[in-house]
Amino acid sequence: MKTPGHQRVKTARRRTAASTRWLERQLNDPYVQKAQAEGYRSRAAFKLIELDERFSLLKNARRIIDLGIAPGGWSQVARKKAPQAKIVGIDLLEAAPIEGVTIFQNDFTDPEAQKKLIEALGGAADLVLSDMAANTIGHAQTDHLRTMALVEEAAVFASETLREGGSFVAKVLAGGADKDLVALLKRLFGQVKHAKPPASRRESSEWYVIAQNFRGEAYQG
Ligand SMILES: C[S@@+](CC[C@H](N)C(=O)[O-])C[C@H]1O[C@@H](n2cnc3c(N)ncnc32)[C@H](O)[C@@H]1O
Repeated sequence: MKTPGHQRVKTARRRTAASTRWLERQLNDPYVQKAQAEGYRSRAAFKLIELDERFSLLKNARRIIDLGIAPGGWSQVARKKAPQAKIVGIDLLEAAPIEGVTIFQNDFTDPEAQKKLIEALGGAADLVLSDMAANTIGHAQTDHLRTMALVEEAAVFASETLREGGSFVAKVLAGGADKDLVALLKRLFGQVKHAKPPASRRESSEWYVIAQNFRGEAYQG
């Protein structure tokens, strides 16, 4: 059922049914409207705001890494809530500059790119964020496995980068391999919780893992 004020989008000759549906969803999504009103580049910003309200991630962070930074919503939130922090981010895609944030356009899985992130941060991280998802091909199990491989690499990187007591937050796609990730994180962190922030679309299989109180020992395989 359509709610009052719901905007319909007519199909146009050069638009596919899927892109018409996407446009209609964007136009009627309160988080998209809120992001525009508050100057955030993505509706994803509200996921971090909600996670931060629940898990108090940003307040005392001095060094933050943002994996999958583009278009930049999460780093905008981090700048606002932790103005004192040094923030370094990376994405395959270009992200427009954000004042006070160092941005690399590289593949995170490239070891050279990981070295650049660590050098630019200039010390152990308090918080490693990952909102990365691999490009989807439409086959749910393959998409799940590819994203989970990326998240596992982010978790290992976090264990090499965080200070003892630090935190790691990552987007996860539900499916068999998320159990392995949680088991890995429990070895590395004192607390591992999961959350589906209200801004995360109900129909999406994504959820977020929040690993806190890093034990201080890098993953050894
Ligand atoms: C959902 S978006 C991030 C949105 C962001 N948190 C925000 O608030 O604006 C996920 C990003 O992960 C990036 N990504 C996926 N694989 C990556 C990789 N191997 N290296 C770097 N970035 C990657 C994508 O290019 C995409 O921009």
